[in-house]
Amino acid sequence: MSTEQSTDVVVIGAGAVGENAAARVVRGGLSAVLVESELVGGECSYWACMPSKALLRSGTALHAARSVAGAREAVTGALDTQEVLARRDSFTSHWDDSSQVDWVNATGITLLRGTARLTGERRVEVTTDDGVTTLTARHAVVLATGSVPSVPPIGGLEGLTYWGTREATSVKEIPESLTVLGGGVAGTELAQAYARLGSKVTLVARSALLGSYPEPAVRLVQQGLEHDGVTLHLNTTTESVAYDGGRFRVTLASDTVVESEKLLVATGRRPALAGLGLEGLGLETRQLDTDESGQVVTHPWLYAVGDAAGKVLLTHQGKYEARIMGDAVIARANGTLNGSPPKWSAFAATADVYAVPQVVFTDPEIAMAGRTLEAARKDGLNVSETSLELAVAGSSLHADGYEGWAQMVVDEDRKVLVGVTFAGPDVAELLHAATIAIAGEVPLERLWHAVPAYPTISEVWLRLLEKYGL
Ligand SMILES: Cc1cc2nc3c(=O)[nH]c(=O)nc-3n(C[C@H](O)[C@H](O)[C@H](O)COP(=O)(O)OP(=O)(O)OC[C@H]3O[C@@H](n4cnc5c(N)ncnc54)[C@H](O)[C@@H]3O)c2cc1C
Ligand SMILES: NC(=O)c1ccc[n+]([C@@H]2O[C@H](COP(=O)([O-])OP(=O)(O)OC[C@H]3O[C@@H](n4cnc5c(N)ncnc54)[C@H](O)[C@@H]3O)[C@@H](O)[C@H]2O)c1
Repeated sequence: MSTEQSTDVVVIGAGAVGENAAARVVRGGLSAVLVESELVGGECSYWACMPSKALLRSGTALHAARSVAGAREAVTGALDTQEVLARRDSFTSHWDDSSQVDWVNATGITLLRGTARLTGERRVEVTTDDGVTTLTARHAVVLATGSVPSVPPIGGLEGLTYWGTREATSVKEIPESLTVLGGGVAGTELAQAYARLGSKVTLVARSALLGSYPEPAVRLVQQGLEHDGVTLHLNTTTESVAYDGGRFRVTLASDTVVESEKLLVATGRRPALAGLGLEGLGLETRQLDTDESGQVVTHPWLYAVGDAAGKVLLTHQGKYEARIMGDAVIARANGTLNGSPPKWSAFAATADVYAVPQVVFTDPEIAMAGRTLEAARKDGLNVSETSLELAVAGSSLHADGYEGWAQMVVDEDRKVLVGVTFAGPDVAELLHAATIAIAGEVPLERLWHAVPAYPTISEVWLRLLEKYGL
C-alpha cells in the first residue's frame, strides 16, 4: 500500500537527538513526523551511554566504599555480576521502547516506524511494514540518523563475528577474556567495566590512550586501568586478527599475539549518512556542510543534527543542536530569521565550538569543558595554563589517598577561561561550573568572588585561581 502525507517538519531518526528535534518544533507550533527504523530512543538509550554507564557504576561504587576506612571493612564480597547486568537491563528498559513511544505520542509528535530516504526537495519516502509512505515537509527535513562504527582495515577482521559497542553493552554473560581494539572513550570505559566484572582484559590502541585529553589526566586513568588488571598495548599497530572457532588471536606489530574469548572493536564512529539518497541531491555522504543552526548550506530545507552532523558525537551536545535547530526552523518559518544566525544567538549552536563538556566515566574520571591548551593555541589564542594536583580538604575527606589533577586554560587577552579539566574520583559533578564559566565568559576577577563551599572537592577552583595569581 502506498500513502502520502504532508507535515511541517520530517525528522529522520528517533534517537535522543531526533526526539528532541521533533519535540522542539512541535512546542513552537509546527507539526512533525518522526521516522524510526529501530528502537525509539536510539543508540544512547539501548547500546551506548546508559548501558555502558550502568556496567561501570557498580564497580565505581564498590571501589569508592573500599577507598574509605570504616566502609572498606564492611565490604566483604566482590561485584555481583548478575545484579549488575539486571540493573543495566532496567536502564535499557529491557530493549523495549514503549515508554519512549508513549512520550513521543504525548508530546504531539507523529511517529512513523520504517526506513526513510530522501527522494527530492522536502520529499521523504518511508518503507514501512505496510508499504511506502511519501512525506512532504512544508518547512524542513532533519537528519538525526546518528553514526555507525568505523572499522579499520585490519587483515582477517572482515568476515569475523566480533563485538562492536552494541554487543559489548548488551552482553548477557561476561567472557573469561576480552581484547579491546581502540583507546578512545568507548574502548577505555568498556575495558574497565569488563575488567571489574571479571574478564581478563587487554586494550590495544594505535595511539596513546584517550588522545584528545591532557596527558596528566590520562595518566591517572591509565593507572586505574592497570590497577584493575587491564593489560595495555598503546601506540601499536594491529597487523592481523584471526579466530579459530574458540579464541581470537590479535597479532601486533611487535609480533606479540593477544588471545581472548571475545574481541571488541571500538575504533571510532562516523555520521550515518549512507543509503539516505543524498547522492541524488548532489550531496556527499561523508559529512554535510552545515551552519551553526544545523542547516545544510547548499540545501536550506535540509538540516543535520547530533551524530549525523558529525560535529560533536555526544548525546547532550546533539540534543542542544536539536533545540537550536528547532528554534531556527520556527524562526525561519515565521520570517524572523533570515540567512545564517549570529554566534551565541538562540539559533546558533556556538557552544559546540567553544564550550563542550565531556566526561570519561572511568574510575578515576576525566571531566573536561572547552578547549585543551593545544587546541586553544591552534586556534591562535594567547593562552596560559595553570595546573595542580587535586588535593584539598574536600578530596581528602572524599576518599583515603585521593589522587586527582586539575587544569585551567586562560585566554590572556580577555582574562576568561577557555578550558578546564579535572581528573580524579567523582569529578564529573564539578564540570558544570566550568561549562558555565566558559560559556558565560565570566571574567577571572569576578570568578574570584565565586567561593567554593568548605570542605568540598570544588575547593580546587580556589587553589587554581590562587596559583594563577589572584
Ligand atoms: C559505547 C558508547 C558510549 C557512549 N557514552 C556516551 C555518554 O556517556 N555520554 C554521551 O554524551 N555520549 C555518549 N556516547 C555517544 C552517544 O551515544 C551519541 O552521541 C548519541 O547516541 C547520538 O544520538 P543521535 O540521536 O544523534 O543518534 P542515534 O542515537 O544513533 O539515533 C539515530 C537513530 O536514527 C535511526 N535511523 C538511522 N537511519 C534511519 C533511516 N534511514 N530511517 C529511519 N531511522 C533511521 C536509527 O535507527 C537510530 O535510532 C556513547 C557512544 C558509544 C558508542
Ligand atoms: N563518556 C562519553 O561521553 C562517551 C563514551 C563512549 C563514546 N563516546 C563517543 O562516541 C564516539 C565513538 O567513541 P570511540 O571511542 O569509538 O571513538 P574515538 O574516536 O574516541 O576513539 C577511537 C580510538 O580508536 C583508535 N583506533 C583507530 N583505529 C585503530 C586501529 N586500527 N587499531 C587500534 N586502535 C585504533 C584511535 O586511536 C582512538 O583511540 C566518540 O566520539 C565519543 O565521544 C562518548
